Amino acid sequence: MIYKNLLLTEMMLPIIAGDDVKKLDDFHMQSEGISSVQLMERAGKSFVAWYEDQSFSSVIKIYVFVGSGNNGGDGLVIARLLQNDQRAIHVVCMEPIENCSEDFIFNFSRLPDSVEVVQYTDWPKEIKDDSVIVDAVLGVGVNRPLNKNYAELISFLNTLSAIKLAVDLPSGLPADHTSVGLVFQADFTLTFQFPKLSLLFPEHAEIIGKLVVLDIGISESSIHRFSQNRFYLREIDIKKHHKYFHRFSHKGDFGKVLLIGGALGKTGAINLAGHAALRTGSGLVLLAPQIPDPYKFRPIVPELMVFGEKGGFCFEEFDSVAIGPGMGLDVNFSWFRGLLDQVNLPIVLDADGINLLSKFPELIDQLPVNSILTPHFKEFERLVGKSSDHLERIQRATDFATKYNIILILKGAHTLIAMPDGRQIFNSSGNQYMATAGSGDVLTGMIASFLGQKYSPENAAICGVFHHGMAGEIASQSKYRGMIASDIINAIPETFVQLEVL
Ligand SMILES: NC(=O)C1=CN([C@@H]2O[C@H](COP(=O)(O)OP(=O)(O)OC[C@H]3O[C@@H](n4cnc5c(N)ncnc54)[C@H](OP(=O)(O)O)[C@@H]3O)[C@@H](O)[C@H]2O)[C@@H](O)CC1
Ligand SMILES: Nc1ncnc2c1ncn2[C@@H]1O[C@H](COP(=O)(O)OP(=O)(O)O)[C@@H](O)[C@H]1O
Ligand SMILES: [K+]
Repeated sequence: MIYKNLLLTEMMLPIIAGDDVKKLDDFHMQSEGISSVQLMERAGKSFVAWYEDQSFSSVIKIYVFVGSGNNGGDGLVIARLLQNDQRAIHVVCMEPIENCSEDFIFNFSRLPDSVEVVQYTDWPKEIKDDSVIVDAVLGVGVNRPLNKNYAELISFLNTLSAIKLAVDLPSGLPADHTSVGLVFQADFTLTFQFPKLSLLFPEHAEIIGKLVVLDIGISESSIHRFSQNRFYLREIDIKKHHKYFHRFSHKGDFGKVLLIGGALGKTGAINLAGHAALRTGSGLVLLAPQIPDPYKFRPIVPELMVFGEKGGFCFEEFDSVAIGPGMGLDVNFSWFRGLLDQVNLPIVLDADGINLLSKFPELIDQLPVNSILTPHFKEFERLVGKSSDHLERIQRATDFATKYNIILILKGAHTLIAMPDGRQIFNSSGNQYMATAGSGDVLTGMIASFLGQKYSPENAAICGVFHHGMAGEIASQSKYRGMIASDIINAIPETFVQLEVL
């Protein structure tokens, strides 16, 4: 498939299918002239470099469980590199050595005598809580349900309170789809080079723990050869999606934004969106609360203006329009259709704006091309129906975006940006503390702000989603679970500072 904006996403890290990882390794080794054991050594080294930086690196008992393939081989490199006089390293092999991969056998021969090695069948099954467990049993090569020994081991490890680290993937987890069986439950998953798709699925939240992507030196140009339509959005991608303003820029260049929503009892939603738009850089922000007397409405900050004129909106006056935060569903069909009829620029549609589309699906076709919809899972379900799992959900998001030529932002951990040309971009920023009332309204305001600053809809979506997650991370550093949506807004300026987008 040819992507319209390939040059920009070319720079983003692709998410490769599990089956292609071997081909990628082979290609990379050939083009760089390195061997598979060298690549395995790099994988082990990157793991150990990360490990030595952790607070638990002083733990003296480490158990490394190794399967018969190259994931097990990685585990052997890790065991060798972790070995020192202060630590007792135990390796537990799931299979007889002669049944294991070539690179496994090579690394097995390199284990120092000080590392204790036992077969699973001879293992006393004793692990104290103050130990570290390294799971190098199965990685992307898992190809069938776990047999008895593997299932028994993983069930046992899952009962322990020791610190649990998964190498590349928690054992038993398929790389590209939802798990249906038993999987190792990690506290940290250290995955090589790029996140495997299944590591981004909410179904696996309890399995993955904290996700860390370790660079093992495979060049991005090699990875791009195997890329399909999935990408992982990281901090290094963001700068080039921004535009910059010169010394003579005036308020108009920064855009005039209109936010329609805020029914009685929910005016906070447009307040939050409006404040977020200002903090994202908008020149002027007008709120159009859907209440009987808009001029009685008090914006949260004096910089926000209120649109209360009777007789409808004059959309030509605005550089961007967002509809939905706190709007309620108590609006009539012809009013809503009238809104969509009149706007002739891409809009942002959120919350009740989306719920109204679910109520009046005949209006979906009227969305201006490249409009941006930002549903959370429930709103998305109302729009397209129930999905059996996240894999199906992201496919439906893509189908919807391509069918209607819009950008669909499916919100949650690792928010998906589904582009109209079929690309799926998964966000890396953000954390669980963002799951707080109004945090979606903040995102709406940010995206509307970038649109108003004349960013392309694609860039507005990418920058909005990433900065929003990053602001959440910054604010939560001091607030944790006490973070509220306004804290996210207050952290927006700092995201520009940290990304050097000034
Ligand atoms: N660029 C990268 O990402 C790099 C990747 N590297 C690493 O390589 C890993 C992939 O290695 P891999 O291909 O050897 O597969 P892996 O996961 O070890 O498992 C295959 C073995 O398990 C077996 N097996 C399968 N299912 C089973 C089951 N249910 N129960 C029991 N056994 C089962 C299967 O048996 P078979 O089907 O052959 O009978 C085979 O022996 C990857 O995850 C990463 O850690 C790095 O070293 C370098 C760079
Ligand atoms: N665990 C999480 N990790 C990252 N981002 C999250 C997480 N939980 C929620 N978010 C983000 O917070 C926002 C919540 O939006 P939404 O559900 O619409 O909230 P509200 O309706 O209260 O405004 C989304 O942008 C979502 O991506
Ligand atoms: K593993």
